[in-house]
Amino acid sequence: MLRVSDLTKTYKTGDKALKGVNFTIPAGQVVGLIGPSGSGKSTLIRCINRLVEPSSGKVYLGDLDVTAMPRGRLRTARRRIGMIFQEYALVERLTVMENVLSGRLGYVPFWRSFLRRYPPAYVSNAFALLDRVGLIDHADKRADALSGGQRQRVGIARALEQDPELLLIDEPTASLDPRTSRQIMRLILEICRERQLPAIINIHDVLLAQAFVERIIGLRAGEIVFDGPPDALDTDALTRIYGEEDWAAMRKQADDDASDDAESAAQAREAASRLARIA
Ligand SMILES: Nc1ncnc2c1ncn2[C@@H]1O[C@H](COP(=O)(O)OP(=O)(O)OP(=O)(O)O)[C@@H](O)[C@H]1O
Repeated sequence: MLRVSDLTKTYKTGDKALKGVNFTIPAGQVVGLIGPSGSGKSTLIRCINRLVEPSSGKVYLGDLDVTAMPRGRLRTARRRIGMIFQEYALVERLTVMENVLSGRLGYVPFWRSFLRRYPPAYVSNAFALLDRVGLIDHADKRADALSGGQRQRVGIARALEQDPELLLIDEPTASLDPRTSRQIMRLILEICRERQLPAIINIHDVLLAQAFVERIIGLRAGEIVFDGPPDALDTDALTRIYGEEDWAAMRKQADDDASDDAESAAQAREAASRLARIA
């Protein structure tokens, strides 16, 4: 479980990026974090793993007070938090397997990681994860030989290899086509359910978020202005989050996506009709 309490962040420039943010995410729940550019989404995610130091407030991961950890012990806290990135952040010249095993860097002594010697239990776990994300036949391939969707699957397996208690996921589909985006979202949701992992997905695509996640948090100017199920995200809520927005363009995008992918057509059409109802 993740609990964020009265979190604020004011940068040295005076920008108030977070103004007292409160929420709790129970085990297994995936939250879509939406909001316009500059609303504080990245700052929130970075404050949770303390890549950015919060100005005040608390972050609890289970019983662990992440905000109270001395800087020297952050490595221990961070290995409990898996990160998945928009641009995958793989080491291109290493194999898929080596990339997945790098998820264990926080657990092994430096010499082992330098020599890339990992305990057999970590290796068998990595094989099981590659099987789970559908890449078992690609374990020996170099990362730079993979498609975008396959790379993101490696990123997911790497995050899981570190046996996290929380996933922080930053724009996981921004570099992918609509069909692959839906496959990746589906995979993330399934895995979080299976492992009872709480997760936050920073996501620009409102329709994609609505189609998959069970809860959406909307940020505007550093404050939570919406927190609820996707169906409650009506015109009022969207206006509160984004101000006036070009709903027609978003709806057209949803229609295009629906015709693009027969398998996911029903889901995308559902998203389009939901938008039509609120537009
Ligand atoms: N390193 C920094 N120094 C000063 N101000 C910053 C810094 N990083 C972010 N900000 C400011 O904090 C606010 C929130 O930025 P943040 O990047 O968290 O928003 P975001 O919602 O993630 O935006 P985007 O969707 O464009 O990535 C903005 O006003 C931004 O200019």
